[in-house]
Amino acid sequence: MVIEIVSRNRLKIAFVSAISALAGAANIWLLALINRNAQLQDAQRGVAEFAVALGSMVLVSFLSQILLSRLSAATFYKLREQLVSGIANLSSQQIEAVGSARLYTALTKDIPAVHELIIVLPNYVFNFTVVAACLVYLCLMSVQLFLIFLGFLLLALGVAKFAIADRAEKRFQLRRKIEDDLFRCYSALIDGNKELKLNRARETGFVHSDLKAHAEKYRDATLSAEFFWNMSNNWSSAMIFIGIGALLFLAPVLGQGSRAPVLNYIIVIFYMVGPLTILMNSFRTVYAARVGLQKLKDLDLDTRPRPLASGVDGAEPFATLSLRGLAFEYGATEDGRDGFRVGPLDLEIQRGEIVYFVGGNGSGKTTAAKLVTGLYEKRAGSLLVNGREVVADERYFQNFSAVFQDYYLFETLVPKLGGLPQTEEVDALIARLRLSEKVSLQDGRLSTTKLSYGQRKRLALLVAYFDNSGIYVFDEWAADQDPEFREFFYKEFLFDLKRLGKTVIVVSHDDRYFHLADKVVKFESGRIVSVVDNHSRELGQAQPREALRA
Ligand SMILES: Nc1ncnc2c1ncn2[C@@H]1O[C@H](COP(=O)(O)OP(=O)(O)OP(=O)(O)O)[C@@H](O)[C@H]1O
Repeated sequence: MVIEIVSRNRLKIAFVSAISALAGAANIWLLALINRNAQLQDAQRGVAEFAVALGSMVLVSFLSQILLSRLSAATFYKLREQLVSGIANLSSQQIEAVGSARLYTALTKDIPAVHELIIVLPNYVFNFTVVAACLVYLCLMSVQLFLIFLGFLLLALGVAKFAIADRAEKRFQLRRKIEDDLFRCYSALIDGNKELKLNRARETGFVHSDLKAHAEKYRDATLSAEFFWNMSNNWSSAMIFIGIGALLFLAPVLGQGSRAPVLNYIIVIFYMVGPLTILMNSFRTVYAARVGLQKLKDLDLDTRPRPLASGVDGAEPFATLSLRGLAFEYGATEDGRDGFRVGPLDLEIQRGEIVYFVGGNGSGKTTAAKLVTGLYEKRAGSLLVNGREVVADERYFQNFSAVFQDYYLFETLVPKLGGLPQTEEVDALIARLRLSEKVSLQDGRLSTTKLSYGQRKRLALLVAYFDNSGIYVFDEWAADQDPEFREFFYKEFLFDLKRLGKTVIVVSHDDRYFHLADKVVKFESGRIVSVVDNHSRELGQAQPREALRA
């Protein structure tokens, strides 16, 4: 992703770098003029040239800064856009496997780290040009002194880089790993605040063990990284000053009797120390970017933009959905046990049917529902719509709307088919859900979502309803509703959808309503153990309805 962005902008980066190099060259021109004029008796002769050099330097520096800020803002925008696109391309199970903490840190840490490098690049070129030009200038002034100084400089940089700074980089890498754990703790601190507040012992344990342990590791890694980093900087500065000292004391021995040229020489070195320090400090940015890049690479995101296709605009309307040996398996657990398996599942669902997925806790109902929607990628078998196999097709998702147990409540109504619903139509459903005093539709947006848990779930039902999809999935929607709303859900709402020709899959434990389903599919240990057709047609290993209530 980053390589691609850098490669696409290589001409711009090269141009900005060239301008930065020009700015660096203008700096040296100015320095050379100062040095030359300092030795002239009639310094006024150089005023015009000095003014031109100064003007050029200010102009070119300003231009390079403007171009740089434009380039940096544009690349940051693009990087974030690509990461967002990559995250959007992840399947639900991939997002669950990676974890939200890791994705948030990619957005808030890794992308800015890589971006920082892009900002620094032209600055790097500028300072590199200044340092290189200073070295050439020093060489022209005195080859002997230059070789002495170069020896010290190479020794300083070599040891700083390979013996010290590389150790700092390892600590920075470790620190970045700890950041992921720390972020998980922050999420627990915020999302689990109620549980923590209500259990002092848990809070104490969490804050003092988990959070503190990671915070301490982070602190130690930072201290250790900074130690090596500072050591590297101080070593380099010390070596440069030792080099200057050596020049001062060795110059007379080498026949450089007069002090003035040596002092001019040292002025140039002093001038070079600033850009050199910036150059060395930018290694830190390079390290951080390298760690960020590796982390982004580990995510292995597909950042290609997804085609914005709609499945409901297809020529053929949805008539049947068939599951043929459909199977799924969660990844192995952390302690090495095999993940839970669902399937192979065989099932036929007709348009307009109300199908219940029932079974004990952990029997695989939700997993099966996610598999049917395509949110979980199948490991084996096939899904057929109207007898034709569904390939990994973005359009397939568009057949579904769902309220899962971990739903997210969006405030907007976005129908997949047809225009926005009439306000009266929305108001009527809001009234049926007994939410009229709480919420209304304003400019296509719900006025609030700050409601009770049960009320929010009723609103989620409303948002899904106006998606106007072909197939609806409700995962234990009624579990925490008042009896009045359970009755409404099972006896009215589902039948309203059915009348509209919608197909509904309901994950349910409410056995009082099982008889209202067209089909009751029972799960045990990830497999379908019975399919009861309530229109007295029994399919597969069907069992009497009473047995389902057991
Ligand atoms: N994100 C996950 N990662 C790994 N394993 C999971 C995950 N979610 C569920 N499982 C495993 O899959 C099994 C089935 O879970 P699922 O949520 O499908 O059950 P369910 O029948 O819907 O249960 P419930 O009635 O309690 O909601 C669980 O027993 C669990 O071991």
